[in-house]
Amino acid sequence: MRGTLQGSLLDVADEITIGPLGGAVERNELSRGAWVDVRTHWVSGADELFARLVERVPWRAERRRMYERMVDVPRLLCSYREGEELPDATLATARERLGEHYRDELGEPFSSVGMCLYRDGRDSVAWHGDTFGRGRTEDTIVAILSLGAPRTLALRPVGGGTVRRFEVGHGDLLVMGGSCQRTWEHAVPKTARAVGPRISAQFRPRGVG
Ligand SMILES: O=C(O)CCC(=O)C(=O)O
Ligand SMILES: [Fe+2]
Repeated sequence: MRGTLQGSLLDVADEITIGPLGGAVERNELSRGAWVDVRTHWVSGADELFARLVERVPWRAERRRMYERMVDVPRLLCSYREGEELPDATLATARERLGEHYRDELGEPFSSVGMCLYRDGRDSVAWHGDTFGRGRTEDTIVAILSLGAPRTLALRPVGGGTVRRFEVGHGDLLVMGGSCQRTWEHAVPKTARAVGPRISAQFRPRGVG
C-alpha cells in the first residue's frame, strides 16, 4: 500500500534533473582577477526541489549585532557542514558535479552548503564578501544555485566602482571565482517589486565562509 502511494506521488512530481556544465557555462570576467560564471536553467524540475527544500530545511530566523544593536537578519538561514546529511539528494549531486567541473581551477572539492530563504522582496543580503576564512586571503570559488523568484545578485569592486547585476532565476547557477570574495563584494538587494520567495544554496570549499 505504502509503496503504491509513494509510487503514485512520484509520478505526479516533476523529475528533478541537473544539466551539464561543460560547454553550458558563460564566464564573465570582472576586474582584479575576479570572475562570475552563469549557467541558466541548470536544474530542471526546480519547482519540486524548491517545494522539498521549503519543507525539509529547518529554516532559522537569526538576530545579529550591528552597531551595538541586535537586528533581525533579513532572510531565513540554515547551513550544512561537510559530512552532514543534506535535505535533498539533488544538492549532493549538484555539489559533486560542481567539484568535477571546477576541479582544475579550484583544486579541492566543495564541502559546505549554506542555504538562504528570502521570503519576499524585503528580504536581502547586504554588501559583503565571503571572507570568514580563506576567502579573505586566497582565491576561491563559491557556487550558488537559485530557486524560486528571480532576484538580482549585484557585485561591485571593493572600494567602489561600477555595479554589475546578474538576474538569477529558478534553477540557475551563478559561480563567483578568482579573487571575487576579496576584491569584489556581492549583495541581493531588497526590491519594492512584488516577488515571491527565493531559496539560494551556496556551495563552498572547506574553510571558506
Ligand atoms: O542568496 C544569494 O544568492 C547570496 C547569498 C550570499 O551571498 C551569502 O550567503 O553569503
Ligand atoms: Fe555571500
